[in-house]
Amino acid sequence: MAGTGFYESILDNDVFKYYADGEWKVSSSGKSVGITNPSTLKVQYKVQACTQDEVNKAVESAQAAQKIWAKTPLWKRAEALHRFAAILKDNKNEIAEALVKEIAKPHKDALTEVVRSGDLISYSAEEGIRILAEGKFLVSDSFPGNGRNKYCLASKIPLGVVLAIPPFNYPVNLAVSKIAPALIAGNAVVLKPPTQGAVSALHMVHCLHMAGFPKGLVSAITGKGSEIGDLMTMHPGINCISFTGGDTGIAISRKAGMVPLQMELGGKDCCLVLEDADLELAANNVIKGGYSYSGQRCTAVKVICVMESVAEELVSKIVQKMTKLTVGMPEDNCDITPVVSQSSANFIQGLVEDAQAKGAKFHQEWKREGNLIWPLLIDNVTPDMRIAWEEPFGPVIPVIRIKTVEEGIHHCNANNFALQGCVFTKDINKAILVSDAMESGTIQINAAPARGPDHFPFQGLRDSGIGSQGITNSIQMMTKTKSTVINLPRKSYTMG
Ligand SMILES: NC(=O)C1=CN([C@@H]2O[C@H](COP(=O)(O)OP(=O)(O)OC[C@H]3O[C@@H](n4cnc5c(N)ncnc54)[C@H](OP(=O)(O)O)[C@@H]3O)[C@@H](O)[C@H]2O)C=CC1
Ligand SMILES: O=C(O)[C@H](O)COP(=O)(O)O
Repeated sequence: MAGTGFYESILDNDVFKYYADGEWKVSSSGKSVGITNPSTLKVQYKVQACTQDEVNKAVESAQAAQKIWAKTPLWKRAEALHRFAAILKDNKNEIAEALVKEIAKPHKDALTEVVRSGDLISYSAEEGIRILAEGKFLVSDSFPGNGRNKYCLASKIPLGVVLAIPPFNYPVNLAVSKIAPALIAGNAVVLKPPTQGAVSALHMVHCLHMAGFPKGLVSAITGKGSEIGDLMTMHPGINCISFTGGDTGIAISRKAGMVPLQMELGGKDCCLVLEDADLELAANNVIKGGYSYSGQRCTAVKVICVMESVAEELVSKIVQKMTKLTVGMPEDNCDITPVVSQSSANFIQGLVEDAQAKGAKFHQEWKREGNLIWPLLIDNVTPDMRIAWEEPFGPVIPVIRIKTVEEGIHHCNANNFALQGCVFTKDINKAILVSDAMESGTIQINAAPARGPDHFPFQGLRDSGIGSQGITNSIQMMTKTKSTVINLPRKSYTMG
């Protein structure tokens, strides 16, 4: 049960506490935020609605703790992260249960998210040792007009306080994907968990707490993003913002000050199927890549552009495989579970009705019960339909039949989103040429889009993001360079 046993200290009656100064606390606001279970539509959990003063105090504590943490030997920082990872994996069941109840993630996928997060934390510790143990040594005479009388030592130093804002669909994994790189790089972290997913995130933070990090180094401030978000993203004590979510990120990037931004936003991942594709492979990847977690992944297949000569065969394979998808509750490990909120379900329904009104072909009947939407493949989609361009974040996939490969590439590149895409073809030369022409952050060849494995560079172009994630790139962007120049009294050359 969430908030029991190992986790009992994080719950105060029926409201989960927030975490600051190394302690679990009750907000002075006396208010809480309810978290609705997407499956039951009833309030499942409550978290603290923190105040402006509590935000300010968390940032101040982070600034103080970061000074100590930056002087902590790198190997000790890595050791603390390995302890965090082990505790997280050892106590994954309650976190998985919280994921099931607050974001309707199928139980098996919820467990996977927690284990994957432990692995991400450990890899961040190891990668941080590799990256941050090295600096750069430059000599002056490599630049015209200079003799060898200056040595420059360049090293990576922490930014200070990183504000981590993860989204509802991976409230643990996309939190630690920010926290672990920030910590190994010597930063402090203020975490603003997504409201829908906050309890899972707080359980994860308790594992971090039990790993014995300095008090105040990490805090978890709960409350609606719409109420305390601006206060946090515009706070003068924040030195970096790492955000994953929707176009809220675009608004944040316009408000944030002179701080490095790492943004991973929406996607309209295009699946381009060429005439020589392995259609069985393509169909299997559409099923796994398009409908898992009910399509609520930024890397989900969001539109299929298939050459019309093979479209009938591909569509019939996908339709047939869709009949195997189980629809129901996350507790029963169904493939398709309720989407995260009524507003999300209404948005998806709006896109479907627009397509229907404009003449799209439906291979399944539209069916919705509460937030539960049965999977749809919508065919003969045309550019005038909203679903050709917008991100449903649900179990509905549009099919556009194309006459030329260029038509598919154009559709991919004409979208404001540019996160990932994929191309299915047996010709490796064609795959590379098409991949190069698709202007997205990542193109998968002969597989569905995916962020993992978590050490791969992961980035969105255009409206899909700023900067690059993946463990190595996250560590890099959460540091800055410091140069130390040694000026010798005269030129000196190392003799052979
Ligand atoms: N790229 C990705 O992986 C994801 C993309 N999305 C896209 O975003 C859409 C909406 O999903 P959702 O999770 O609601 O995404 P949001 O962008 O609304 O929320 C993402 C995070 O930002 C927080 N937030 C909200 N408003 C502010 C603010 N003003 N300042 C600072 N933080 C804020 C949210 O907190 P709170 O929950 O309290 O509002 C949450 O933690 C999806 O339909 C999908 O299109 C969603 C999830 C993941
Ligand atoms: O933002 C998301 O939805 C995730 O980055 C997707 O991660 P995944 O490809 O590993 O599911």
